[in-house]
Amino acid sequence: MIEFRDVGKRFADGTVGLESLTLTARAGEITVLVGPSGCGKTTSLRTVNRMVEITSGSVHLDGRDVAAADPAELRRGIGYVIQQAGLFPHRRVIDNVATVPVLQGLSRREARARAAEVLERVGLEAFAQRWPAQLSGGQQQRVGVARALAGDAPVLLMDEPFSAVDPVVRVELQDELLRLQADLGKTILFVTHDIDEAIRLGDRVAVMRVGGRLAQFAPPDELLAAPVDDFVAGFVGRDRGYRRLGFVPATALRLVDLPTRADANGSSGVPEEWTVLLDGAERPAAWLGPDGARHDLGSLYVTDDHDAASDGAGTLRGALDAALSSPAGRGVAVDGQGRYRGGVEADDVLALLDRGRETERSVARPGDTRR
Ligand SMILES: Nc1ncnc2c1ncn2[C@@H]1O[C@H](COP(=O)(O)OP(=O)(O)OP(=O)(O)O)[C@@H](O)[C@H]1O
Repeated sequence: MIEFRDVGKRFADGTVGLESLTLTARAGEITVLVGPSGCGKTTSLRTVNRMVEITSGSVHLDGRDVAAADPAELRRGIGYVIQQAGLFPHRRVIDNVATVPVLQGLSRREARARAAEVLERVGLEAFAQRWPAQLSGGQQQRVGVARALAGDAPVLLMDEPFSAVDPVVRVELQDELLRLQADLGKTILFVTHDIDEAIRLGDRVAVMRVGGRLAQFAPPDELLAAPVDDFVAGFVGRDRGYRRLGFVPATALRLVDLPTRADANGSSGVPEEWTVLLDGAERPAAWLGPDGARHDLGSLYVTDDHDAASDGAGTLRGALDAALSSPAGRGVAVDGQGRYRGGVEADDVLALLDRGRETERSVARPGDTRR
């Protein structure tokens, strides 16, 4: 757990980097700091490993004031990933990754074994013997993340680690981080200026404003549903209502029965209604339209894929997207193994949303002006 208690930082030239920042990054969670350029994100991050010394307040790591720790020892317990990966150009990938365990006291041999393990985990074992210059930007970033993970540090500071790569690779890196984090459960403090990245990765998101002040600290769902003021509302963006659907589980959504047919018999007659063709394992293969032609299924709504919440599966967003992207006007629902479960209708999703709004209104406390 990382606690900022009333932390202030005034630089030598008088610039205020942080003004009484108070927030707690919980153990085992990803806490994201997001905000416009110059709002103090990097400064906050660096107070944790004392690359920046604060001028008021205190920072605590698992209850210990970092000011009382030896900086070198403190940093050995904290992984640090920066934008340009920060790899040593004259060391092969495997030795780059082995650096941290060596610093932590493992023999070179043990450290290399550990590095090989981590490279395998992030799918980079084939690159172990390459030099950093022989990797793409995205691969270098992955090595940077692997290097941070190779240490046993339970705490990871990540400063815009994915901002130098193209949007497609960036989403891949985000997925990879979420997958690794599901296994590792580290305490991660992550800095970005990209609100979409913040919402995708953060268990909790701190929106900061220039002057090093905290505007709002909340789980992504709450940030989208109830921004505290115009600054936060503007920052989280215009389509926040739609994006929030990605955080609402579709547990109460009713599935409808759709006409189905074995794919093997697909060509035996033109159906009256849109019909789902199923393969031998009960998995949807295509729509058969009333025109007698096969059509693409559109995106599928996965009913019980709990790991995929960030992709909207199992959420109202996943359900609505399936309904809207289907040529049949109704979406196809499958289980985690891809087997046919039923159909989803956009109207049902919208009705659920209406019901949700009514419940929220009835539980909103008098005087609570945020909703
Ligand atoms: N060493 C320094 N001396 C003086 N001012 C500094 C120093 N380091 C940072 N600052 C100032 O402190 C403020 C916060 O900087 P910081 O780098 O934390 O912002 P940031 O939110 O990470 O910005 P960005 O998204 O642009 O990286 C800025 O106004 C910056 O100019």
